[in-house]
Amino acid sequence: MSTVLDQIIAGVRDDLADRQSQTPLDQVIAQIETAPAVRDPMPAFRAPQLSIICEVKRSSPSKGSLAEISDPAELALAYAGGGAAAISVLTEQRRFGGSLADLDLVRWRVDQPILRKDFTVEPYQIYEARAHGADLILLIVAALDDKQLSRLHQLTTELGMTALVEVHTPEEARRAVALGAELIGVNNRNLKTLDVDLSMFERIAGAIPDGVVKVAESGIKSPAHAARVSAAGAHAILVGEALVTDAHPGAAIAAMIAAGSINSQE
Ligand SMILES: O=C(O)c1ccccc1NCC(=O)[C@H](O)[C@H](O)COP(=O)(O)O
Repeated sequence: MSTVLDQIIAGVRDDLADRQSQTPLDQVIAQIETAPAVRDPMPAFRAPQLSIICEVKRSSPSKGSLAEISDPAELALAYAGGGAAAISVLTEQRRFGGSLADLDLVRWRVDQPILRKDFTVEPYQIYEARAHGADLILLIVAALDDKQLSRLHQLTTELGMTALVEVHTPEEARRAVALGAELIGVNNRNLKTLDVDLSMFERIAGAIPDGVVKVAESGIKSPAHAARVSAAGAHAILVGEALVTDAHPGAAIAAMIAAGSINSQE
């Protein structure tokens, strides 16, 4: 039986085929020449305080419509004002309501490193991300075999970008570490059931060695949640729903950073 992740990826592949037929790979590669320089997110993620990657997310398979977000750049500027270390822009269209146009709008107005948040299955998407000014891309270990993972990770590095390598189990964490990933995200959302459980990060973080930057992803809704995953070893958190549904996202970000940084200030 196909999982939600399988269904999302089937749609991603269809949309990808459309874009590839409209813009051949050599044209995308040529566009990289004029793209903004790559920003390195790692120094901010390695700073003593908890970092936040703030997500532009209109809708999701688990919750449906979350927020209209008529101007993604305005939202991203509010995130930056609150202290976001990086901005995540969902570019998947069918289930998340995102697009590469959102990425362009955010890139033009915001200086923070940008994560192109999509379901990466082909090198074309990584070239495309760089051509649109992204600094990070997402590689979901559950969606890729080791050969694909290695090829996509290597290409990301060759283009000067950073891969956020996402895991859901200790075995996937082992594969991400074997790949040499510097930035590993533990997604608290089970991509088969869509259930969210913050103890996922607590259980898997110990399988990721010191020196790797650990990101707790999904289901973080409050300063108390930020403090909880920080205490379990998170250097950064990835937050979407709680921010797009908050009337004052900048204040919400500042409160999460403060709560998650208490240990680092001692
Ligand atoms: O958000 C979903 O429902 C979802 C379903 C299936 C695959 C991925 C999904 N989300 C992608 C993400 O990783 C989240 O958008 C991100 O971690 C932020 O999560 P949240 O703060 O819970 O919005």
